[in-house]
Amino acid sequence: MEKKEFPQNQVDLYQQIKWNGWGDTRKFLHQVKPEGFVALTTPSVSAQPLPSLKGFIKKELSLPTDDPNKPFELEETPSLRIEDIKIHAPKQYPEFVKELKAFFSADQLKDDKLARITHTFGKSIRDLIRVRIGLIKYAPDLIVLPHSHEEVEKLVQLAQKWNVVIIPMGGGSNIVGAIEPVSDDRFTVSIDMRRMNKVLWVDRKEMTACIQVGVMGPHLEEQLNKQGVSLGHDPDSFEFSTLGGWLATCSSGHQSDKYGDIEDMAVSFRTVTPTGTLELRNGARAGAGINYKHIILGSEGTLGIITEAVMKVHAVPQAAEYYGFLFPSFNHAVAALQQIRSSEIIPTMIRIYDPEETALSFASKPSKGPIAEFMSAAVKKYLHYVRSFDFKSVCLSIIGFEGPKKVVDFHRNSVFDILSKNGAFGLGSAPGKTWAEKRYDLPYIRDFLLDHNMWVDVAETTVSYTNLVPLWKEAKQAFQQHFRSQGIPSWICAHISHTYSNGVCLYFIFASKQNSDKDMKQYIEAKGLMTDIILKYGGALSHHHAVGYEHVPWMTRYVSKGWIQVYRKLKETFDPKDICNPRKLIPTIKEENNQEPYLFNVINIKNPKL
Ligand SMILES: Cc1cc2nc3c(=O)[nH]c(=O)nc-3n(C[C@H](O)[C@H](O)[C@H](O)COP(=O)(O)OP(=O)(O)OC[C@H]3O[C@@H](n4cnc5c(N)ncnc54)[C@H](O)[C@@H]3O)c2cc1C
Repeated sequence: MEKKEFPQNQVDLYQQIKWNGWGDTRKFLHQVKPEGFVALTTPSVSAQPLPSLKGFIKKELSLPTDDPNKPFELEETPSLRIEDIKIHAPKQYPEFVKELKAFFSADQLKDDKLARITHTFGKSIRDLIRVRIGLIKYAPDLIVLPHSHEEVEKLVQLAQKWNVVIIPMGGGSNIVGAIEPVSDDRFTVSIDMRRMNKVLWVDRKEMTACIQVGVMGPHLEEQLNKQGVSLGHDPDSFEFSTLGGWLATCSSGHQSDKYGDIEDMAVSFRTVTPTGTLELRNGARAGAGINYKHIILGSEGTLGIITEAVMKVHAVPQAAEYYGFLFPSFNHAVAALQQIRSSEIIPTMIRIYDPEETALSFASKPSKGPIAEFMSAAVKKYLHYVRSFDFKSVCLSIIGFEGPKKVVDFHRNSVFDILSKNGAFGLGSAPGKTWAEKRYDLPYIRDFLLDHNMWVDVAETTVSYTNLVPLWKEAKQAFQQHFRSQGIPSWICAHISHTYSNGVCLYFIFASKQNSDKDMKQYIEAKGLMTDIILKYGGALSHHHAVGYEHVPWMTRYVSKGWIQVYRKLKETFDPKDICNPRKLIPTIKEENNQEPYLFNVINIKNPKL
């Protein structure tokens, strides 16, 4: 096999993104001193003030014992510097590495500290807390960066021969512990897929494209758009996640109401397993037995490595229009949503923020943003006195339409009709524009909170329309009560992010203050509480965040025993030595029988201090 050199002037993506936080190293929130307000710096704008954010944090996350008359100071809890982090030396496996070197060039094999740290964790709150304090138990011993399907085949063959653990990594953006090595009993390789980033062909007649799956969102769309098409998959993590990760975790994007979730877009893909490569046929549909693609979709690298995928694409939309609305309450918004869904005229996106997330949305806007203008005193007065809106229960909604202009016009008019019948107040297209521009900013707030002795996390599910409001109410009440009864400040909000004819994705965001040595304990308590309530209401264990090992403890409650046995047989067939991303997705037999603790509980119990 011919070795392909990586162009000398290119830098690998793991060197360009934050090792201890989210996203672009040039984008972050910080306090501007001495004034003390919070600002957002991006590659194009330096220190753009977010004037209301600090006041919002003070209101929601002050301790009950804090003196309200004292100036509110954010306590600084910075991350360690990478130079101060110690990790175990990589294991040596000369026989395996010698054979590897016959097929891969030196620059495709990395075992330096930055490479190993950036391939250890995903981006969950636990991951960030641990990496910031240098709590790294098992880092991969080697990172391999393949360029082609054939190279992945070779690598997997060698791993099988030498009993080496292989963990595929795309953007590393998962928040469930999906790429973390969980033991040091075998030599562990992280397979960084991001050099496999090309669109191989586009077929405009069938409207499909064949794509190397290590491509990140923006680079993928850039290549497709040049040929007049788009995939239309736009998760919040779009900028820093890959097609392979999306397929392997059953991901879902903002516009899934129109374009579908990732499984609806996938036609076929190639998967390299330790016992051989699995191919799928292309074609619009087949009814010849089990749909085999669903065995690999969502398998999180536990059965093999996806290398190339044929995906459905669509024409770059002629029109894309996004609008903001205010509803008097969450119940009004849900009623409107149900009527829209049953009208069968479905917008590209319907996002509904509950009152608390509406307040966050306004609080995190720059000073003279369009939403701020719309929320001028006059509008507020009108809504209050004429429309009887109570601002404590107001809900913001962003609704989008994409496609040919005539279709967009028709859909917009039909949907607006339903919205106004349900008491919605139109804010025009400015909030939609702001949403589109700012939609990738929210995760940067999380780093800021960690820098200042607070934490924030999320839980999401698919829930039926019947259980939507009861789940929303109970989860919020239980979360608040749990923390407040211990004197710990807490804040929780939710939004509806994806809609279906028989339910929605309900997405909670919750935050609290770090409590000296109890930060991990609080997180586990919150996660446990939220997941139990979600399952009580028949919700999905996850709508789009996958399983990793964080959701494994709930798996036997969530799926029938028979399916777990089917999966174990598949694993034995494709991966008899259990080298592919071990201990993810389903419990081991010992975990299931309480003969060994779940990984999630074990690692967390230590409660490290920041
Ligand atoms: C701020 C933030 C926002 C997010 N928003 C969304 C959202 O809106 N929608 C959503 O769906 N998710 C979201 N996520 C979760 C995450 O981005 C998704 O799970 C995403 O699909 C992961 O892609 P990745 O390329 O980063 O995969 P990674 O995190 O690198 O890997 C995820 C899993 O897939 C496996 N894997 C990766 N590549 C391959 C491959 N080629 N073959 C086989 N297995 C592979 C890995 O082994 C691992 O098990 C968000 C995460 C964050 C941190």
